[in-house]
Amino acid sequence: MRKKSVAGGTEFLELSISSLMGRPHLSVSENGNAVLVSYNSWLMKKPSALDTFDQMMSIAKGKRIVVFLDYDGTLSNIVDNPDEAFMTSKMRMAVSDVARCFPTAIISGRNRDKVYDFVELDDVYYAGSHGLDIAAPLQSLKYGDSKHQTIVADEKGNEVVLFQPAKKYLPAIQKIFKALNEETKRIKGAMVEHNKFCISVHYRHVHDEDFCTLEKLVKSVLKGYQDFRLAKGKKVFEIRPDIEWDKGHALEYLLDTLGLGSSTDVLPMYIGDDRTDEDAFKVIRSRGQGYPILVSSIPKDTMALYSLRNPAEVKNFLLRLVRCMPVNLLPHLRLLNPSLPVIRFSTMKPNSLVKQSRVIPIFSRIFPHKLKYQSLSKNLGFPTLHTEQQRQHLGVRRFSTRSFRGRSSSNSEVRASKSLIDDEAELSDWVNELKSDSFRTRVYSDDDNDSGRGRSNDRRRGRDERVGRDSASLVKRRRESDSDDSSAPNRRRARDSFASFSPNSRSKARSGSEFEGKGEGFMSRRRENGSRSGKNLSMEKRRERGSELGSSESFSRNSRGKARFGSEFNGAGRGIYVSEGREWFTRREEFVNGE
Ligand SMILES: O=P(O)(O)OC[C@H]1O[C@H](O[C@H]2O[C@H](CO)[C@@H](O)[C@H](O)[C@H]2O)[C@H](O)[C@@H](O)[C@@H]1O
Repeated sequence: MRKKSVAGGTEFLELSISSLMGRPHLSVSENGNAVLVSYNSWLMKKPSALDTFDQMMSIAKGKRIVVFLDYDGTLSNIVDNPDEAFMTSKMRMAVSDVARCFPTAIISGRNRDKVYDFVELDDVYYAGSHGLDIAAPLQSLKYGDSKHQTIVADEKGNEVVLFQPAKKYLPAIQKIFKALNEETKRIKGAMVEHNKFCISVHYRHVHDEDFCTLEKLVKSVLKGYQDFRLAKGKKVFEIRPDIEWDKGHALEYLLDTLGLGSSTDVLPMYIGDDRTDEDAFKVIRSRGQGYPILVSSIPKDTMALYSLRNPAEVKNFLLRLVRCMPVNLLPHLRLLNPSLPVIRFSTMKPNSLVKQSRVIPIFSRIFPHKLKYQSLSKNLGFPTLHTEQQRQHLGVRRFSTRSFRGRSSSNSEVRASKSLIDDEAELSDWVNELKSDSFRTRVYSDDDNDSGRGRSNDRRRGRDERVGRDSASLVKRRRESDSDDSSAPNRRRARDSFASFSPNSRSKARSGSEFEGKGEGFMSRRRENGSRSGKNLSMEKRRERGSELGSSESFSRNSRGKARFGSEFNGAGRGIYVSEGREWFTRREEFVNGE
């Protein structure tokens, strides 16, 4: 184990021996010495945002909170199939509530459309491709370079400003995507995901012995594209244009479009789990005000100042945040008092019609969400919801936010997929960051010197050995199993309950026209198929089939999802999820049953 040199300085890497609460973790410090740290002692440095919530909020009083959220690993658990990283309905409700109280943005490495498909909330700002593709209601003057900002109309005809600073790289991105698809074909388990302004090469399912070959292939493709950079996320290589723009810049841009860029009373909060989120943490720290919160179940080196263990804790944190708001701003209370204003954003989901590009003065339009700029309740003199402690102290009766929820709890309950960033997986990630020096070439983030491999071999190999190797026959079997409709009544029930309360369950068939070029992989291919009927199941339907149901349903949803995924993706020659086979399935079932 040795010191790891990374862009921007020396990194302090930590290796988890056990991430169980209170158990020690082996950490490697800058001087190369191994030290044992426990999660508890790490929490002293990066306190839980739940434990310190009251202090955080007392500092936030009088400040205008703006909430920024990462998607994968923050709002949804890390799962095997990137196409199935659904967020739970409870999480959706929490984000929705937060978004009605504070300006809220989701900044993801994914293609922006895809994030919207997962989240399905209209009153949230979306930034995809690690911030290289931002949709906001207003243009920024500070970043007012009109060649990067375009006004488009969303599906409801509202104007949306797209900020896309890497547009000129799109033709090269297409070429890289094609080359990566071609070159990595022979690596079993490799999957290339098109995220519009960046590309992800997933290796979660690649055999350890193939990893170095994959890495070399990726690097060799990139040799021809010196103006692109390579970074690493959770079992994924991330390739994007080498421009000075990241999630931190996206955060600043969004604050600016909100007219809050240089306000001194703004308190940005950013919750994220991955390395690219560190850029946003840094920005918040450099602003000297705000809450950078890392989602991690093991000790990690981070610029964040606070921590949450997993998406479940993120949800609890968001719910507590909502409870701090003045009662009359809480959305469900509109059910009691319909005269209260409905705070609604435009969809932020532009259609393909680019109207024109021009500068809009920031305050020339009505701010639909101006209520959100109110600071925390104490200064406003609104009645507030109290913390448990306050309630006891004041003898206030508990206010249940649940009773007013539109969504019923039982049938619509979403079971989160089992997180793959469990202790074991995280452990192996960090172990391998210590192990490898190979990941160096033009890797810009804090990952540049690790290949992140050699992870829990036994775990994956065991799984892979259990699965069949013949993808084609598995595709066939899976297709056959698609027609197994034993769970139809449950699915219908879930669909009905979902449809009845979801204001945003839009059954539109998106054009995918924002993808320049053609055939960019599984997401765009799915869209090209247009209608969401037949075998091309929509996110919505798959959610209905799986996540909204109980565990066994959720389980069969996964398998079908994989089958479909595999067959769609087979066009690109891989279909990694196909090779996962029923055995994994069974293992999950056992797990679910044993839960
Ligand atoms: O910025 P984020 O929203 O966190 O996106 C980062 C990457 O997330 C996705 O990959 C990760 O999540 C997958 C689903 O849980 C998981 O299978 C994969 O191993 C993770 O790396 C997404 O697929 C990538 O394109 C994003 O770059």
